[in-house]
Amino acid sequence: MESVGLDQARVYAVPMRTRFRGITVREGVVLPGPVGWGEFCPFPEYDDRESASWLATALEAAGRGWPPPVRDRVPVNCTVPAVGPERAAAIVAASGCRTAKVKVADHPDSAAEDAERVAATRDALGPSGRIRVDANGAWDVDTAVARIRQLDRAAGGLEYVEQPCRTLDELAAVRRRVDVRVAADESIRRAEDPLRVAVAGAADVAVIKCTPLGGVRRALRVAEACGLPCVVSSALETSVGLAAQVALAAALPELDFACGLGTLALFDGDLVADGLRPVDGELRVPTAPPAPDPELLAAAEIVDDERRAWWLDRLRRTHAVLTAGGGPEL
Ligand SMILES: O=C(O)CCC(=O)c1ccccc1C(=O)O
Ligand SMILES: [Mg+2]
Repeated sequence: MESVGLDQARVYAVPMRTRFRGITVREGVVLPGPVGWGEFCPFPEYDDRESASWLATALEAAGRGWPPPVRDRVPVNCTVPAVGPERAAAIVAASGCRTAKVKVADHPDSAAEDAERVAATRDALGPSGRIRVDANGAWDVDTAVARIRQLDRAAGGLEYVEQPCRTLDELAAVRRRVDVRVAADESIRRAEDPLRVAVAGAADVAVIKCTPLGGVRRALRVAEACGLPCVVSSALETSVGLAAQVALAAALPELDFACGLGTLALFDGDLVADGLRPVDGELRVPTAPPAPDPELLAAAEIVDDERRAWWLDRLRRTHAVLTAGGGPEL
């Protein structure tokens, strides 16, 4: 791992097509190692300690590689940001996916807009498609119960609701009161110790992301510890980092749901020439980890000295946290 060249790190910025989770431009760092390239892209507000596991993921990709796949294709969902119904329908139709994940609860008065977005998604998908919604922990229990029932009707049936409330206790309470399955996302990836979250009583589905969890191997252990069916979902990586997530989805012993790995469609650009875009709702598992295309990387590279320095300093500090053992238990 130490042979991974932090000094060869390249800082990139890729614009998003639509604002997503407050992000309009996705930034991060890619770095080469003896095995391939890794991507370090913790969200800007995350501290060095939380970022340490994101760096571990990049170092695994660059210095060690991933466990072997058990499948060569991964079904994915398209992701519908908090957009109007026409945009939502267009995104679904263009994706070729049979499952759509719709962002809801973007702001406190979103109920009517959410229902319209979900209904438009159903129209575009047809009756056999699956719809899941993600509230990113925005609701209290009573609000969640009311909104889930309303959205379940608007969707003509929801596959599951992802992180309706913030805490595990709240998820458990919601789960007792609605018929829709509950999935845990932030409750796992932002837990103090993701290997020891008692998620089984609080959720029906576990959303697992190797990028914030410290790599494919650690995410596989978290998946096993959860004891629930898993969905692998992106943290908005370029194809360099997305490849690790696909490797995780490909290595999971069981995969019963479409994964949230169609997120390149949210980007206006990429670092890899033949990026990880789904065809007919499926991603092909790459046989070798993708390397950035020199021209695309050069075009995406951040030239602003201050911003570059901010990322490189963050990388150095986070590496210090990781090597000092002050980060998560890996
Ligand atoms: O799961 C998907 O379809 C896309 C990924 C996604 O929604 C996401 C991407 C970045 C940060 C958080 C989330 C989330 O699931 O909440
Ligand atoms: Mg989520």
